[in-house]
Amino acid sequence: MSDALLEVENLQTVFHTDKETIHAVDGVSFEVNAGETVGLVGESGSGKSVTARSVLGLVDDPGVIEEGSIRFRGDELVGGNWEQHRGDIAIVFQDPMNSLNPVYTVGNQIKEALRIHQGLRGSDATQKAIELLEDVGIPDAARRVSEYPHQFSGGMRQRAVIAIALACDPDLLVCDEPTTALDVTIQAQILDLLSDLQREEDLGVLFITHDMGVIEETADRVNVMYAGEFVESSAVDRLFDAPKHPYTRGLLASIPGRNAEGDRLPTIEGEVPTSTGEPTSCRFAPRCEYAFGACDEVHPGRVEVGETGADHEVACLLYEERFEESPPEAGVEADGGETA
Ligand SMILES: Nc1ncnc2c1ncn2[C@@H]1O[C@H](COP(=O)(O)OP(=O)(O)OP(=O)(O)O)[C@@H](O)[C@H]1O
Ligand code: NI
Repeated sequence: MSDALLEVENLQTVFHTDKETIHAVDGVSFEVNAGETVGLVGESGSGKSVTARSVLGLVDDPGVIEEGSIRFRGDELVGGNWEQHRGDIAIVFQDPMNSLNPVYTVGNQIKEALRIHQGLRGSDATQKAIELLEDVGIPDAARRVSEYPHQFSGGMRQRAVIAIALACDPDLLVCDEPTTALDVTIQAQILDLLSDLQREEDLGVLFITHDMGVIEETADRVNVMYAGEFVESSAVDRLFDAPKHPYTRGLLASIPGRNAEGDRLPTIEGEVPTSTGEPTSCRFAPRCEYAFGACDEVHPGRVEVGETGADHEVACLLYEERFEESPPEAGVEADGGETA
């Protein structure tokens, strides 16, 4: 047995709609250890949030986890065991206003979580709520504990949401675009706060974002998601130094500051397709400038790349030995390389 906090194996979450079956998450596997931040990055519609909700047992109707395993500290959750680990896994969403109840004070919402998850009540709970607000960097916490969400700024609200998550005393924190709705300065502050808390509490973090720049700052390991699948997974340094999948390279090229001065930021043309049915080709092929004949006929499996033990995997036919195309090193190094 491994000592992973969270082990996800071949997760398949589908939505059965009247028209079709959408494979929003189509066979992903990953682990999160205590004290580790695992990033999940990809464009809108790639399946990041459905992955997050699956981990928490919060997939909405008509969605269902059709296959695979999600284990928390070795306990299987798929099949309905989430209740037993409620509070061990907490989630922070993008929009703090949706996570907060406007009619209760911030303090009461923290105290509710403290009552359910830690059995604290009365003045003990109030005291702990104030401490949590202090921990997440809210000034004058003793006064603000009795304010309502609308009296908080956007950044302060997200801090309050993080305080509520911490009131559950979680081991694993799932962050689904926690800073996307915030301006850049506030975003940096919230990222700092999350990394401090993670260090202090030895939290495992699953961090979801569409922003490669944020991934570079937060993640230890990265999974690049496209149309329900992980197309590339590796340690964050490797992924930025030696990205393999054309999609990863495209995402990296669109980070401001990584290209020659004055260059227009390249974008990947087109959008993420909806995955219906069994894949019979590479789902990225229609947008891929390196696609060749077989990409329309073969669904790529995951292969190890780089030296042995690097734990770097990619799902792209360019890296499968049976196809003798050479990987697009030359063409991509020119614009994907570091600029000092
Ligand atoms: N309630 C639903 N009913 C039907 N399909 C859904 C539902 N929720 C999600 N999906 C499908 O799952 C796909 C992935 O959605 P998801 O929200 O996980 O994307 P995402 O990567 O989080 O995107 P974003 O960056 O926009 O948040 C969607 O494109 C859609 O096809
Ligand atoms: Ni999302």
